[in-house]
Amino acid sequence: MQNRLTIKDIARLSGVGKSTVSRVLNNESGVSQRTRERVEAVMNQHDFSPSRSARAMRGQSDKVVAIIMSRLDSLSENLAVQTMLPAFYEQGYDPIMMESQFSAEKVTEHLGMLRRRNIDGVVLFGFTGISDAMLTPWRDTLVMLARDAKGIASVCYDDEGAITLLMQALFDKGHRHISYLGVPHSDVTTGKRRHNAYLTFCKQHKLHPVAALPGLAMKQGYDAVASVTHSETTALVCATDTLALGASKYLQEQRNDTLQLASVGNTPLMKFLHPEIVTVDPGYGEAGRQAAHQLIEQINGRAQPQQLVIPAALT
Ligand SMILES: O=P(O)(O)OC[C@H]1O[C@H](O[C@H]2O[C@H](CO)[C@@H](O)[C@H](O)[C@H]2O)[C@H](O)[C@@H](O)[C@@H]1O
Repeated sequence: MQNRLTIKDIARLSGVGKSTVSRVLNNESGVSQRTRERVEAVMNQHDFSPSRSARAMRGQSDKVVAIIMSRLDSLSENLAVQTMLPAFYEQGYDPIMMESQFSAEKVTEHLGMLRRRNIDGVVLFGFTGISDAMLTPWRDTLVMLARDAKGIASVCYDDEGAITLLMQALFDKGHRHISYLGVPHSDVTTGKRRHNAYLTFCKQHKLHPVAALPGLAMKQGYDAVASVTHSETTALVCATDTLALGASKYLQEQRNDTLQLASVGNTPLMKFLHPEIVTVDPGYGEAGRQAAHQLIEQINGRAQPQQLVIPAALT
């Protein structure tokens, strides 16, 4: 049944114009929710997706992949995207960028639209809340970054390893009062796994843990430093570079230049502004390269889904 109908047919059956159908297909604004649902229902009913040849005739690429970031302004995700793009271009794929804002509903909407547009494949920056059911239909043509899921290709970071490397480096330098600034456990990777690795290290080395888990935002790092630093604290481990940037601003304002900061990220911004901060590189660039490679191989039937973990490295 697929592709027998044209956009004109869908427009006629939905009682709208061709441009409205096109807006629905492209997820553009200017269409009421009711109309959008009616057009989508007709498309679903007829298993409609615009044909690749139609796209090619309109001068659009016949090889298209989507990259669904969680936040377009994320330093870490941008580092991964920066290595992904050349890999796709080299193989003739046109990438389109989308954003989820950590909303599972948004991901569902995006995936639905991408399915209707007959897209070749998807790189999805995963997060807590993405269910297996959402991903199963994409088993062959989706690679998830930063999270894994059963049967789905993924490229993850070594969250525990990254924190352990930082803690060991600080411990070896003689620090015995190391506090921690992180992310709530509702975020399983950056939150729970990194914090648990901190707690485990403290337990194994008989250190007293002092931690706050404010969130991912720079301002949250800035606001939380006071609650985890005391007169005896000599070092502060931050779960992300962004938190460390917030913390460093606070420490600068307090004229505190003795506390040793450490963070997971090794982003160019951090290295430029604060070369003195001890960082661990989780391998964002490598993850982007591997994700693009894996997706291209799967699209072309040369690889099965596999789950990769990029090792972290002290810089
Ligand atoms: O401040 P950022 O540069 O954005 O880095 C913070 C962390 O971002 C990433 O984790 C977050 O997004 C992931 C999807 O990309 C999601 O799975 C995770 O739950 C979020 O915490 C990145 O994976 C981390 O390494 C960064 O530290």
